[in-house]
This record gives sequence, structure tokens and C-alpha cells, in this order.
Amino acid sequence: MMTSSSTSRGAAIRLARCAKTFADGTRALEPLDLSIEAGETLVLLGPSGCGKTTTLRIIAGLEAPDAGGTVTFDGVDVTRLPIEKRHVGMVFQSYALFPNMSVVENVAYGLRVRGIAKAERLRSAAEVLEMMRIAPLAARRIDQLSGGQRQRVALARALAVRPRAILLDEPLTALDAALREHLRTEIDALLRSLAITAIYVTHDQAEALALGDRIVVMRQGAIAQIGTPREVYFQPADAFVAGFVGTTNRLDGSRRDGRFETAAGAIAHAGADSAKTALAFRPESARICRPEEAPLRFTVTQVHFLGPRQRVVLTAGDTRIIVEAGPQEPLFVGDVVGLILDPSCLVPI
Ligand SMILES: Nc1ncnc2c1ncn2[C@@H]1O[C@H](COP(=O)(O)OP(=O)(O)OP(=O)(O)O)[C@@H](O)[C@H]1O
Repeated sequence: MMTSSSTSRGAAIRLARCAKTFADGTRALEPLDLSIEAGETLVLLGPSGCGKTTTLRIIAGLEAPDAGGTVTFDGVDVTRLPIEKRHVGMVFQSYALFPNMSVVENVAYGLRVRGIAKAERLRSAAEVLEMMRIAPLAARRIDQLSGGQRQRVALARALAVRPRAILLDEPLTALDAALREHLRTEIDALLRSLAITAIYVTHDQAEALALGDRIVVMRQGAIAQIGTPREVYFQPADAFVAGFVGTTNRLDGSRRDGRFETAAGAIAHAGADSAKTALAFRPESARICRPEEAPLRFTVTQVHFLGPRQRVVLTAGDTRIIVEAGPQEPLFVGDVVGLILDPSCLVPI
């Protein structure tokens, strides 16, 4: 959900020509332009070292961009403002909570340093604890909490100061898979109900697809693609994005007489860029059928039963692809099957 700045208390954030070269000469970011709408959840996704955290730290005011780069909040230049003047909340993978303080003291801390009176701080902190559903833990010490509870406290602390944006750097990475998925759903609901501008760093593509209004896929300090989760998933800009987001199959071939010839057979593929010699597609864009029903033929080499569906590995010559099938479909290693591809989901790469 995106809301306009007039209805959201979140800031619209804009980075213009923000590059970053560290003192040791490491070039972490190429000059980068990025606009984040008020109330939007923008996810920065990419492999380790691609510049996600550096981008987040520039937005937070923990890092200055190289000369010439600017950061604006609602059109106001904040490039030279330190973090405490930007009114942003931050949540990290390591909780960075004060272990010797209680939950409520941790959450009220940011209000205390802002000089808010005690009664008011405690009232605001209680409200945020209620929202995060951890009010019963208010008096506990941090070392008496589970990982998931600590991360809720960290979120509550970041939100208590009513920030103009919340910046989250891999907040769920330290948690186990089930808890990660649960908290991801909660964070999604929370960010949407608050309509706060949120920038969320992750290298987990499932998290990015689930949380982002838009996803920025980064590679080596530059933006590889910006788009909605559906755009990035179904129309990846290049082979890097296709490979990084979701499972992608690659079908190599050559073009002759308007047809695309592969090791598995030839298909018609109109409108494709003739210079490209491979097609990418997602497992769910293909359907297994009887061999006589489709021009592409493969041999089943592995079948994984996953409960609601089967993951099936198919080969033809050197081509190896992964597709999905219903749980009841009788598929056995060694079977020869046909494959029907949804033409609208084929991406030339
Ligand atoms: N203070 C620093 N001095 C020198 N190089 C740095 C510094 N901080 C980060 N870098 C380098 O800048 C590049 C980008 O780092 P950054 O932390 O932004 O990547 P990232 O995408 O967040 O990675 P990860 O997912 O591993 O956290 C990396 O090559 C990193 O080693």
C-alpha cells in the first residue's frame, strides 16, 4: 500500500547521485538515484557486499555520501544532518538493546533522550508495547527474553519516537525459520497499518517478495532493477536478477525460421529479442503433459514430494530444469514427459 505524503506521517525520501567510497578506497556504491514514496515499504535486496547496508546508513545519516550526492526528506536537504536530527527509527539484526534495562525502559529510551517527560514517555511506551503485543513483558529484563521477543522490543523502541521513516537491516536473520516467517507477517501488517515509510534490507528473496511494495535488487554497488515484487519476479531485467529472485530455469537454444530450437525440441516464440540465445522461466510457468501433447520432451530425473506439490527435475541433453506438478500426478524417474511453457512468462536472457 502506498499513501501520499498528505495522509501519511512518513517522509518521502530521495537519494540523488549518492556514491560511497570508503577511506580505504573501497567503492561501496556507484552514483545512485532512488525515490521512496511516503508510506512505502521499499526492500533493498542483493548478495553480501552489494551495498545495501551502506545505502541504508546514508539514509539514516550514519554515513555521508561522496561529494555531490544528496539526501532529501520531503524535499528538504538532510545530507548534512546527523541521525538524531532525521527522526528515523532503526532496527538491526543484533538487537542493540540495553541488557541492564527493562523492556519498557528500553522502549522509552529514545523518548528520554529527546527530553520527553516521564509520564508521557511511559504512556507512549505502553502504547507501542501494546501494539507489538508484548505489554505483559514490560517489566522483564532483556536477557530474560527470547530472540523473537527481543526483536519485537527493538521494533517497539524504533517506533516509540514516532519516526518519519523506519530503517530495518536484516532484522529477522538471527531468528529460526518458523519465527522469521511469523514475524515477517506481523511486520508487514504493522508497516501497512502505520503507513510509515520503511526501508528494509535483506538478502532473503522470500522476505523481499512478501514485504516490499517495491524491491530494489542491487549488485556491486548499483541498482540492477527496481520494481514491484511481481515485476521483479516475472520480468527480471537480466540473468542476475532472474537468478537471484526465485528459482529460474534456463533453456538454451538457437533461432531458426522464427522458431527456438533447444535440446528438448523446438518451440515458436514470437517477439523475442533475436540476439538472445536463452529463455528464462519459473518452475510454475511450465506444465508437464503427455509426451505427444507438446513439442518439448524431457526425461524425469528426480521427483521431490513436498506435500502440496511435487518438484520435478527434468533433463534433455545438457539442459536441466526444475518444474512443479500437483501432489497426485504419477511421475517416476525415467519417464519421458512433454512440457508446455506459458509464452507470456518466457523471458529472453
Ligand atoms: N567502513 C567501511 N570501510 C571500507 N569498506 C567498507 C566499509 N563498510 C562497508 N564496506 C564495503 O563496502 C561494500 C558494501 O558493503 P555493505 O555493508 O553496504 O554491503 P551489504 O550489501 O549490506 O552486505 P551484507 O549483506 O553482507 O551486509 C562491501 O565491499 C564492504 O566490504
